[in-house]
Amino acid sequence: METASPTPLAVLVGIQTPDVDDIAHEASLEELGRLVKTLGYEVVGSVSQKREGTGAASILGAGKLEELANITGGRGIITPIVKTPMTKARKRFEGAANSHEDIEEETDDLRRPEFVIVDHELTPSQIRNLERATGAQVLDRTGVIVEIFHRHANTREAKLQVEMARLRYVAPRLRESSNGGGRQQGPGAGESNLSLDRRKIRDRLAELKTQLEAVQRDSDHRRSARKNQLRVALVGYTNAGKSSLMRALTGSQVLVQDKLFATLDTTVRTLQPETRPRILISDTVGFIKQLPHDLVASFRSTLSEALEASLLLFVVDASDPTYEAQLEVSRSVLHEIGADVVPSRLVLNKMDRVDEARRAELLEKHPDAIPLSAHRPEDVSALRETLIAFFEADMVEDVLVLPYAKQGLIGEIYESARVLSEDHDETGRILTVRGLPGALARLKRSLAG
Ligand SMILES: Nc1nc2c(ncn2[C@@H]2O[C@H](COP(=O)(O)OP(=O)(O)OP(=O)(O)O)[C@@H](O)[C@H]2O)c(=O)[nH]1
Ligand SMILES: [Mg+2]
Repeated sequence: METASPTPLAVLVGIQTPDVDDIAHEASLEELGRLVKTLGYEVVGSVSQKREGTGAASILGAGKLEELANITGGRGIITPIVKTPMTKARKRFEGAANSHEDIEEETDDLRRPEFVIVDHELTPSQIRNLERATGAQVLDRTGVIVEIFHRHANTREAKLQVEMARLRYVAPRLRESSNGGGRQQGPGAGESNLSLDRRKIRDRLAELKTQLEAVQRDSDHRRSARKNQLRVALVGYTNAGKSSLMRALTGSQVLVQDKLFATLDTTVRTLQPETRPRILISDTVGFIKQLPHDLVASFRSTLSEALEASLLLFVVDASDPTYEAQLEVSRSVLHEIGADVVPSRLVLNKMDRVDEARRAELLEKHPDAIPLSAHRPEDVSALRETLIAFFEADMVEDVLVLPYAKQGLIGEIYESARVLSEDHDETGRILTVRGLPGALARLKRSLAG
């Protein structure tokens, strides 16, 4: 496997289509570089080309292909499939060390990049063509993202979802090269994948689906227990600072890293200092440009936390020159999963990195946004007040009667409403409370039932 070499080396490939300007193109390649780094590879260079589209059988033109092959040590031409010699890296990668084919001799002191990583989704045949010309293992953006999710998923639910997305990504690529008996795709693909044919993949997917449904019934149960609670979800592009805000607002130790996709699972914590009723904050998985569709679907359930929130805090890194494109991506993913109906507020994060002129410009463009820095405690307390005010505006006052026989419900009352005053008569405790209408209605039902 690739762990045999110290750090795998990779070259990036970007195609700039006419609809993409220079800044966006560079930002996209830079982002790909960070993704590749998250995967544990070292980026040693990149090759860019302006082309009309990304649909050609060879993603790069002949000249650029040669330039790339010069870096990777390939021949620069798309050789016929049967003649493809396997590099050592690919041998290792495909776990086919006992193959009878000749291994092309590689000089290990001159380390060539073992991976070519393309900033677009490629068809299986584009991948094969590029592999033949470069002698390197080719991954596309989708493959990289799926692989990151695969390596970093923590909870059982996330693991199941990612394995499903990964099998769906691998399946068509296996099919097209199956005359060799099915081969492994994607770095670190589990050994068991090597021999999986499509039927086995289908069976495995069905099995995963059943397991996932069981896990999801559990989490649905936990979620419904949180119904009518005051819920805020932090959503937005990867690396925008959602987990940093989560930490600052809740005092929890969620993972914060200058890394794409540091968070893959939803975490729910209580806003601190605690309010009455308490406000719950969820930290969620970040979005990214060209998030593979299967992953969007897979993460619908992880993100259903967000769907059930009363308020979405839409976090953006305001110091990023491409923040608007990131905002757009986040909006469209939320739309895709149906979360665009939830009320939301834009949070312009990392304002500590923005100068005065830029700040004024941003505020003019987004007059309703909340500008802040997750690193400034005073900004975080102001955000806390904003959240409290948001819920307070919808709260109403009411009177609840708690019969002496139902004293056990007092905890529930304190959890979902604020008790303003308390009296008692022969029937029980009489509480004047303030809370959201839905929560009060539910409490009344429990008290009556
Ligand atoms: N200067 C500055 N850096 C920040 C701020 N907020 C977050 N960061 C940094 O941005 C990086 C990413 O922060 P995270 O909180 O992990 O971002 P995230 O949105 O949770 O990212 P993912 O989990 O990958 O989706 C970290 O290095 C943080 O320290 C801020 O307000 N100012
Ligand atoms: Mg995070």
